[in-house]
Amino acid sequence: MAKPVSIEVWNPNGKYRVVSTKPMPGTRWINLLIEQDCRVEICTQKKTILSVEDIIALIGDKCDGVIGQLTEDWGETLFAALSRAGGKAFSNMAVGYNNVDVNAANKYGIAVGNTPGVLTETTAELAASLSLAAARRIVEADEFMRAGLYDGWLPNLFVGNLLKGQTVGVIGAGRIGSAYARMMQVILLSKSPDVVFSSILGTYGQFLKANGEQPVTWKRASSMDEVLREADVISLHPVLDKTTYHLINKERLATMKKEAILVNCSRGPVIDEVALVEHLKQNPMFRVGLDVFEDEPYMKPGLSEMKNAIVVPHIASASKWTREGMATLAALNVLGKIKGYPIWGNPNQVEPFLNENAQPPAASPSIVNSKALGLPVSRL
Ligand SMILES: NC(=O)c1ccc[n+]([C@@H]2O[C@H](COP(=O)([O-])OP(=O)(O)OC[C@H]3O[C@@H](n4cnc5c(N)ncnc54)[C@H](O)[C@@H]3O)[C@@H](O)[C@H]2O)c1
Ligand SMILES: O=C(O)[C@H](O)CO
Repeated sequence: MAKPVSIEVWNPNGKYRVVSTKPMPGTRWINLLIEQDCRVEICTQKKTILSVEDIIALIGDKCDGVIGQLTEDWGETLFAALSRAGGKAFSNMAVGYNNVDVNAANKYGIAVGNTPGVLTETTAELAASLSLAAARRIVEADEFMRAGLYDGWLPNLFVGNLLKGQTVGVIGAGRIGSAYARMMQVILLSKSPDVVFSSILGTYGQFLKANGEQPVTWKRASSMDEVLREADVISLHPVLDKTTYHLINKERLATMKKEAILVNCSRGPVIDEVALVEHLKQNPMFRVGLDVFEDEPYMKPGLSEMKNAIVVPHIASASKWTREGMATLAALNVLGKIKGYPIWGNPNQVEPFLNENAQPPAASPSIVNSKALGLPVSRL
């Protein structure tokens, strides 16, 4: 069995043993655990993705809770090991929990936490950045400059797409998808700071109309194909499950406009990446911005050579405030279950847990299997 070699221990005499499979940003999450009598052990092994065996060794004989990462395979084997060690709680440091077999956790009565809300805007901002960078070919142009190839302005140099007036399609209009859509409006509205935000689109539409411009409109599509056919920019934000695996496949790519921009900040397998590479080859004006990959951390053959693809290493939630907040939420999920606290009533409103100048509420911010486990809900 591969034993993790390097562990950092905080508050060695703490009553409850909480393990984090990775160092996480900030120290607030550690302090909050220590204040509540936890011994915190952080695996500092220099290995990006820990195996199931590594994590079993980390759990050991006594472990009250684990904070883990989306790269880990939390299934029957790990929940059985955590249960044997007396564990009551696991939290992903992520909103997505497709790496977790919640039924297996239910079987052992282990609460499963995630970190919604705190990363909504940060992730939406990366989706917007990728949309704009793809439209205006920013990465290609940057490489061109650095290679010393720029020898003067040319009418045809890095001509991209104008986004004004184009249609943005959002597939998976949950927290992040909606924030992405709102942001597009906010970018436009920032030019008119006097516009009241009571009904963003309505008010802005009236403003545009009054100025003789085409009003911004929105509509709910009746099918995904309608979105794919009509949108100029499509941003993917669904959960990954059986219904969204290869949601974007060869046929659907063919439905999209030849010069469309496709952005994926959800999970890699939502796109059939082999089909995507072929589509990028056949349609040089079709562009993608990808934060996630089907076989992450690897890219399917050919993708890295495609000039019409922008690829970044799963950094959509990577702002300091967000990553520290995710660590705090994950730690408080585990702590809350250990201490027998109720579940926070609204996992979309997690601000009270993130205020560094106040004690967080005595609750678990977000436990995805709270109903299945019959856990009480906070009245705070
Ligand atoms: N790249 C990153 O770093 C990053 C960061 C945060 C979240 N994510 C991913 O984004 C996902 C969404 O996060 P969220 O907080 O917005 O979650 P959410 O639950 O608020 O939204 C998910 C949306 O997907 C929709 N959906 C589910 N199945 C669908 C289908 N078959 N077709 C279309 N839509 C479908 C749901 O109705 C819901 O509106 C997470 O599950 C995670 O995998 C990635
Ligand atoms: O699901 C998540 O939270 C992300 O992928 C990590 O930011």
